[in-house]
Amino acid sequence: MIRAKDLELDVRHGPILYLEGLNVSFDGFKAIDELTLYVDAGELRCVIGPNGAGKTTMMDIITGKTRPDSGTAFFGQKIDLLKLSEPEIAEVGIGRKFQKPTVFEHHSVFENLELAMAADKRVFPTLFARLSGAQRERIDEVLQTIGLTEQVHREAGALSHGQKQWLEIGMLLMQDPHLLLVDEPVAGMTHQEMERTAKLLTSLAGRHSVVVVEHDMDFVRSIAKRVTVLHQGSVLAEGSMDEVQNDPRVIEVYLGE
Ligand SMILES: Nc1ncnc2c1ncn2[C@@H]1O[C@H](COP(=O)(O)OP(=O)(O)OP(=O)(O)O)[C@@H](O)[C@H]1O
Repeated sequence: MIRAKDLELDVRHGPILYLEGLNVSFDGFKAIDELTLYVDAGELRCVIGPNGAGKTTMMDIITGKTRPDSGTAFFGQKIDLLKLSEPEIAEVGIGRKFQKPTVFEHHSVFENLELAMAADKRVFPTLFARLSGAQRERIDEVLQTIGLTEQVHREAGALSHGQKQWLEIGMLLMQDPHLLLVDEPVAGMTHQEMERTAKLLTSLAGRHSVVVVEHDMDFVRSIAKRVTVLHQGSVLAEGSMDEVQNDPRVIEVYLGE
């Protein structure tokens, strides 16, 4: 039997994510309606849309939490996400950051990253004593990426809201995911924290592919290259921030909110 972690990610044709003709109904209500969307390897994609547009449901399909009624979802050319369980999808390299940070409050920043490295959480107690040089280096590298090097020994519970969010992104990075799904990263952040989050997410693109769902339009504008607008479960518009903001259909949908 082939195990999920042995599945080969094939992005030679460009896209890392292929969602095609997806449909999801909840009690007769169409939350996702013939949704087709592609994300390129290394891309930073923003997904916006009014409340109820289907953004969360789309993320749930990618991570295996919700199964579509029809359609296909491929990770690279070869990995059929609809055939994998939620843990298997994480194993092939898709990480998801939910809106609310869930760090281990009573552990230090360092320990949080260390814990995130262990796929099997039951090995916690034995892990601390024997970190390899490479593992320490990886932790240092992630600390730098998320800008928490100086906080390394602080208890996670004592961090600011923004710092907790960055730590959680760091915890995802410890698994070195190919694709990162990030749900409303700047909700509740100060302006300064938002600016740092923008830098962090843009720095991740290239090595990782990143899909950001966000309501804050100023933030989206500050990071966006390509923006997808969802409406009633399908793609209403796609393009640069300027293109989608000037699209009459998009303006109508947002004014009608
Ligand atoms: N488990 C469920 N059962 C019934 N209806 C659901 C379920 N999950 C989502 N829906 C409905 O599907 C629609 C799409 O929801 P979804 O959460 O994907 O939208 P969204 O774009 O993420 O919205 P928001 O920006 O408010 O988070 C909504 O009308 C929602 O009420």
